[in-house]
Amino acid sequence: MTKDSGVNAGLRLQALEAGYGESMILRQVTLQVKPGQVVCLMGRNGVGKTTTMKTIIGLIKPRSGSISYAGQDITRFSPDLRAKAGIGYVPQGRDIFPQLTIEENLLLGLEAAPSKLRKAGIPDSVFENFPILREMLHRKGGDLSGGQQQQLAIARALAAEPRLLLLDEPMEGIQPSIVQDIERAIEAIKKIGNTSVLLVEQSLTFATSIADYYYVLDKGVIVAEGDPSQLSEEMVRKHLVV
Ligand SMILES: Nc1ncnc2c1ncn2[C@@H]1O[C@H](COP(=O)(O)OP(=O)(O)OP(=O)(O)O)[C@@H](O)[C@H]1O
Repeated sequence: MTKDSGVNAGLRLQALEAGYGESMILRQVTLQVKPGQVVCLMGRNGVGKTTTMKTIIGLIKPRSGSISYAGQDITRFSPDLRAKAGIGYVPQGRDIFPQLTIEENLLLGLEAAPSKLRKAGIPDSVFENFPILREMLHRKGGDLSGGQQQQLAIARALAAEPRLLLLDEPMEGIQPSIVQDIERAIEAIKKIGNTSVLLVEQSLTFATSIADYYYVLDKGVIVAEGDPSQLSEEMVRKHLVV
């Protein structure tokens, strides 16, 4: 084992620069998610949080900088290869297939997994986290409430048993009772410890209750990072409160 292998076993973005066409959005973004950690990426609307997620999963090609995951440089990997390497992604909004059943949605999620896992079928842990999905297995995704669709979107990513889960604002626009279900699911994932989570989240309460580490992004630059319990009021006023 090399000296660095422990440090680099999780996800590491190093001086990442990315954007759309001529406009540069992310500037020298360096961040790390260590194995088993829940890391929260915070910041106001439009500062580049979703752009960061899309660059990690490979939907946006960085102009410079690098992304390493599980000890490999994945900067040039296709999104498909990143998924196969164990990175799951739940985009902002409830991006499920409304015409397919819950089971079919979950089976599609499983397609991202390596073949050994695919053969084993949808893991029980998915239903342990979201029991409602077992009850509604043969209903169409479109029949679910907004919050249940978000649960399905997370469950679909979990079906492939990712080692790193990227969650982009999973609580946005969701009723409080389901927010609790989703919080519980993230807590359960953290407790099991096999999957680390990078979470885009605006709720400070949630970030401070569950995250091991936070980063604050402002205009594409990481302006603060640390232990969430140490987030100062000044930091919150300056970079987080609208
Ligand atoms: N497809 C695109 N083409 C051009 N510009 C884009 C595109 N998507 C996002 N942007 C711009 O990039 C910047 C960062 O957007 P991004 O969605 O990453 O922000 P965010 O922090 O996730 O905000 P929000 O919480 O509103 O989703 C914004 O100025 C946005 O207008």
